[in-house]
Amino acid sequence: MTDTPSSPIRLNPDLDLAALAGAFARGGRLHIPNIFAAEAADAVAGVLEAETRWKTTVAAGGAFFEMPLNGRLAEDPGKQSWLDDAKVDGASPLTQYIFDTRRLDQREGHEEGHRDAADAALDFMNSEAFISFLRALTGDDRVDLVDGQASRYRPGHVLTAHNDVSAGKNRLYGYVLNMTREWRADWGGNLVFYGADGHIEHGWVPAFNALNLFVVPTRHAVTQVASFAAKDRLSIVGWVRSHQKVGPQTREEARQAY
Ligand SMILES: O=C(O)CCC(=O)C(=O)O
Ligand SMILES: [Fe+2]
Repeated sequence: MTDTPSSPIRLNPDLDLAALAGAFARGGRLHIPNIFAAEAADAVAGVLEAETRWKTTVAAGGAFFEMPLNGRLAEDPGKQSWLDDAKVDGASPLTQYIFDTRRLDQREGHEEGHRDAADAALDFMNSEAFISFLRALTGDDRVDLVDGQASRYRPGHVLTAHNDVSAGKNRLYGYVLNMTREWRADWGGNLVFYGADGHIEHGWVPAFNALNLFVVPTRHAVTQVASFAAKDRLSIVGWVRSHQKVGPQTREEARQAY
């Protein structure tokens, strides 16, 4: 844990932690509107809106690669066709995805001047204040750290059904901090939770400065962003993790469990 007194990021002081904890205990997942103070959310959104150093990550239709971008195109123009050809195989039962990511650098090993408000958000999520908030919210003392990256889903981007289990990562909860200022359900990019009967049990439309939190494992997906979406879906996304062992520790254990 780090202590970041000078961080531009802070929680919205008006959150009702007791009420939120009750709601999380009832459902195993929770959507918290206005998680950060307004100026903190603005700062993070501003960084993600202006970001040009995204990489497209692809695991779709048998293709697996990560492609550095310059804006919305391949940095190496000779490889643009890789992006243009990337397609989910709709008949495959495997988890597939196409979306853009940007790493978030945590304090250690990185010079202060090279870090921006998105990096600071991940730092803040590992601060004493936020880890205590998560422990109280979930009633789970195993919470020790938060990992994360920025994500950008453009029209056509998608993440098909999965349960977030990853051997040895000790993931307790998945989270998404949506950072697009306005979004419409019609634009897709909705975070949906699938029930055992194959129907959609619940879904959340990306909402600016809202934190979505859900227990691992939970089967969920990000629906494809529509071709006509007028904006990109910007988020910080990752997992709340423990130093203790949680869930499967080897690939073999994970295969047997799920
Ligand atoms: O972006 C989201 O809403 C969820 C992303 C997700 O489920 C994941 O990255 O594992
Ligand atoms: Fe996920």
